Amino acid sequence: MSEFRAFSAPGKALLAGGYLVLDPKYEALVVGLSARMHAVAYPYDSLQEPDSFEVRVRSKQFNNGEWLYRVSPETGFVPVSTSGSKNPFIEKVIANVFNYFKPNMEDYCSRNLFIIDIFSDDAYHSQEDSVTKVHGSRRLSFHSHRIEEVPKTGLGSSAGLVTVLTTALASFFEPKLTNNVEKYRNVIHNLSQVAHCQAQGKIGSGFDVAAAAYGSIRYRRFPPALISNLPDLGSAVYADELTHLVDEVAWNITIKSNHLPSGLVLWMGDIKSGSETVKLVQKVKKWYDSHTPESLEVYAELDHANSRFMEGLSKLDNLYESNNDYCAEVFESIEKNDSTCQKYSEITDVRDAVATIRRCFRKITEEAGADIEPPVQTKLLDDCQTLKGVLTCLIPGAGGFDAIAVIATQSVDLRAQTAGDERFSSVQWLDVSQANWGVGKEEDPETYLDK
Ligand SMILES: Nc1ncnc2c1ncn2[C@@H]1O[C@H](COP(=O)(O)OP(=O)(O)OP(=O)(O)O)[C@@H](O)[C@H]1O
Ligand SMILES: C[C@@](O)(CCOP(=O)(O)O)CC(=O)O
Repeated sequence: MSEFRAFSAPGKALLAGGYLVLDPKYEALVVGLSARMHAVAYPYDSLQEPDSFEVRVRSKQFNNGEWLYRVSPETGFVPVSTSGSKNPFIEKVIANVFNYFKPNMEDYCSRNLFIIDIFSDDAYHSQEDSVTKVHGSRRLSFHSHRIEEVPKTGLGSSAGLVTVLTTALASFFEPKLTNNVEKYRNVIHNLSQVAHCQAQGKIGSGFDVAAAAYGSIRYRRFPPALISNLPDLGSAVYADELTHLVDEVAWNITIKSNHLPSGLVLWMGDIKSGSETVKLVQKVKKWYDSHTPESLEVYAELDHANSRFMEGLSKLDNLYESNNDYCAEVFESIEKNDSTCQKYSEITDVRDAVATIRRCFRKITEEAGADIEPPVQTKLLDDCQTLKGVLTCLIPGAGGFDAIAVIATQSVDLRAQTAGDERFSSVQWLDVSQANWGVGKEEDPETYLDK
């Protein structure tokens, strides 16, 4: 592939299944977000030295946002940084894409320099200390700090980066990929899961990479051993083992396309406070292991409530598609968010399920000492629940202090409704909503190019 091409991958919000999704027994609901990570691949260029490849990844929105890596067949495509700065996510993508495609130098001797630009939409990061500039024909935020120093909003920038960079890098080796990402989606997903786990140094559930690859889905994880059993990068058998895992092994993963009800919108509130997902996961696991069989019962109750939540959303989606008089009554009731809501099981079923989920998470918060739904978030969610147009609200993902998710009717404007209301002073509503499609080609790559 020799012309400019661009791809993007969505962010994520885990709405049901936090913690349980680490166990393949349980299904989760993760929604793709309109905030996307973008990658622009330039035509091949040539290095002076013909015995290796150089991959230059530039993230111009951030200070020192450029990473140069050299790889060669002789060294098992182990990336060597030639720019001084390292980015583990970029490094592992390079390592795995090259080990999967195993290019030989003769085929690429005059086209062994690959240049890729990365862009991230505003919602992924705090906009403090940034300026908005027109780049190409896009308005982007440019930060005065390094990417690692810019506060993030937890929308899955690393999963989106890994997935979209895997796609862009693979497009240098597979010419047909650019115009048919769908055909290579599973390969992109599998390579991205491997790279993301290796870069993070841990094997999470992978829901975030699955959402970046496939969009809004119901998700059940793959067995961690698939990735932990891979040999060390650089070993003589790594490339073959990786290719076997990506192309031939059954991952036993569940990825079912899903979406929020058409008549409803997802609002993400950023609370400008951090959460330590790794520490939360450790505390919950310790609690789970030390409180059996009660903890198993709590998980069973959570799983049942998660299923009722997902089913309730599907029922509302079907109702909205019916577009009949009863549908209008139900959605008007959500708009009013008054006592009439009690009349409609389509509303009460969802709210009861979320109430159970929240109650179970508060129980774990208390018993495990893990701030999944700490009291300050309980108060905020209870206040959100009273707002006009709100169907339900919850703490996404691992929970903590940094975010809330609200599902509301299309016409509601939570910014206007909460402006000046002290109860919501800690909330910054992100300019993001649900977007159901996964990684894909962008139709207008020239819009990313600074003239
Ligand atoms: N635009 C970018 N350019 C280069 N690297 C990026 C970019 N965005 C994210 N990254 C990499 O991803 C890292 C952040 O990933 P991390 O897993 O900590 O948070 P996240 O994926 O944004 O959110 P969360 O995992 O909490 O949902 C950054 O430190 C950087 O290494
Ligand atoms: C706690 C966990 O189940 C979800 C974490 O979600 P988030 O990173 O807070 O969006 C961890 C995982 O699934 O890898």
